[in-house]
Amino acid sequence: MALAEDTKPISPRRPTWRSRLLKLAASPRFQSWAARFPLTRGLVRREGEALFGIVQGFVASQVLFALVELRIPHRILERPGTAKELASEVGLAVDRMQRLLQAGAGLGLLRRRGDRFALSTRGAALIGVPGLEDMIRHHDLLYRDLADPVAFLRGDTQPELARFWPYVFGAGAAEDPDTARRYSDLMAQSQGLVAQEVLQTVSLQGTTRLMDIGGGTGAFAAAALKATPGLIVTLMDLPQVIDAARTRLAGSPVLERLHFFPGSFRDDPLPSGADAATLVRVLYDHADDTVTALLQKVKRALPPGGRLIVAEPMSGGETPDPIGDVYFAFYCMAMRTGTVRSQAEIAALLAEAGFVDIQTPRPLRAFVASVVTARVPSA
Ligand SMILES: CC(C)=CCC/C(C)=C/CC/C(C)=C/C=C/C(C)=C/C=C/C=C(C)/C=C/C=C(C)/C=C/C=C(C)/C=C/CC(C)(C)O
Ligand SMILES: C[S@@+](CC[C@H](N)C(=O)[O-])C[C@H]1O[C@@H](n2cnc3c(N)ncnc32)[C@H](O)[C@@H]1O
Repeated sequence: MALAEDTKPISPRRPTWRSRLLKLAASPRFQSWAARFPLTRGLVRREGEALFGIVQGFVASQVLFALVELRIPHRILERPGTAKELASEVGLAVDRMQRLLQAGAGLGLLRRRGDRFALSTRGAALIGVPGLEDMIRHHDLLYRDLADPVAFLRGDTQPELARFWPYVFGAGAAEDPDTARRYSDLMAQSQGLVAQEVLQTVSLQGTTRLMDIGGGTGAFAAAALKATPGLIVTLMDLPQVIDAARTRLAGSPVLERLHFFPGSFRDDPLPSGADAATLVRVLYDHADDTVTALLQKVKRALPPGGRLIVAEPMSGGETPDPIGDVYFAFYCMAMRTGTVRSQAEIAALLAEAGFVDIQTPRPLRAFVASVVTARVPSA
């Protein structure tokens, strides 16, 4: 009886140099020899440390969580502290605080000088990244969702993260103003860094009117207006988010050149009259069919030659990387509707929607955002 295609025994392949090498690396006897042999022991140590880094990833991020939650970096920013001093400030046993501080130093976030702990430059940088501490704090949801990663991958769990960002399920889901405010605060704080990244990667010189679709509470719009004299921006987002944007930007000088356009890009027309559009951290929240419909709509709303800029954290594609393909890929999976795409995948969706002159500039800081730009064909 013929075997079905997927139950056929795998025919033994001729070993290649690569497969021989992998078998050696997987052999405990070879490992123990290579750890002693002078020409290979450095490599064995580096590989072991790299592997250990992955093994302990969760523990390291829980240490980071505790440091942030107890505001240790803020407490020692100006004056190094001892375990005893910090323990009494936050109500922890001294020996536990000592362990936490020692762990923070082990991670390179703190520096130990005798029995005092100071911030390292990296620890100080953590305080300065807008929204990062709140991002770290909301990871409790993500880690709960990933507690059983196999069940999660099988789709047998009900991830909680999706409820934190309710807007992705459609305009109706974000009607509760408290919920809308919660996510828009975190989104707005983290948008500053993304705005910087986009404006460093692409120039808006020559653009007269920009629509920022799904622009949140307007941090990117404000940064674009500051960087580009004469530019006018229309900020489009769900009505509740636009209300939050009006509140957040009240009194700002950029208001003179900023228009608000409440609506849903799924159901309502896009603003007219823009010669460029931005989609900053919007596409990765949505499935391909929503993205395709949105891109087609953007193309119809722009004039011939009009430009579209897409910016968000992306997959490394053919060169997988830990930021796009581990953190953001699993984050988006926990969100349920979204997916991280590579520059090439976004370029393909843009081409399918009829955009041309698609550019994929090399990202400056891929952990903040990568960019893809495209144009509507000239008439
Ligand atoms: C020698 C001495 C003492 C001093 C000289 C040293 C000196 C001056 C060094 C420079 C130090 C410096 C300025 C460092 C700067 C470091 C920076 C800017 C680091 C930035 C790090 C940014 C990070 C880690 C960003 C993380 C972002 C995250 C985790 C974002 C998550 C976003 C999510 C989950 C969004 C979700 C949205 C949704 C729902 C998917 O749509
Ligand atoms: C991840 S946030 C990005 C916000 C902002 N561009 C940023 O980078 O911080 C996605 C934004 O898309 C908006 N959005 C989601 N669905 C939408 C829809 N149907 N119409 C308009 N905006 C929508 C959300 O309200 C949210 O502000």
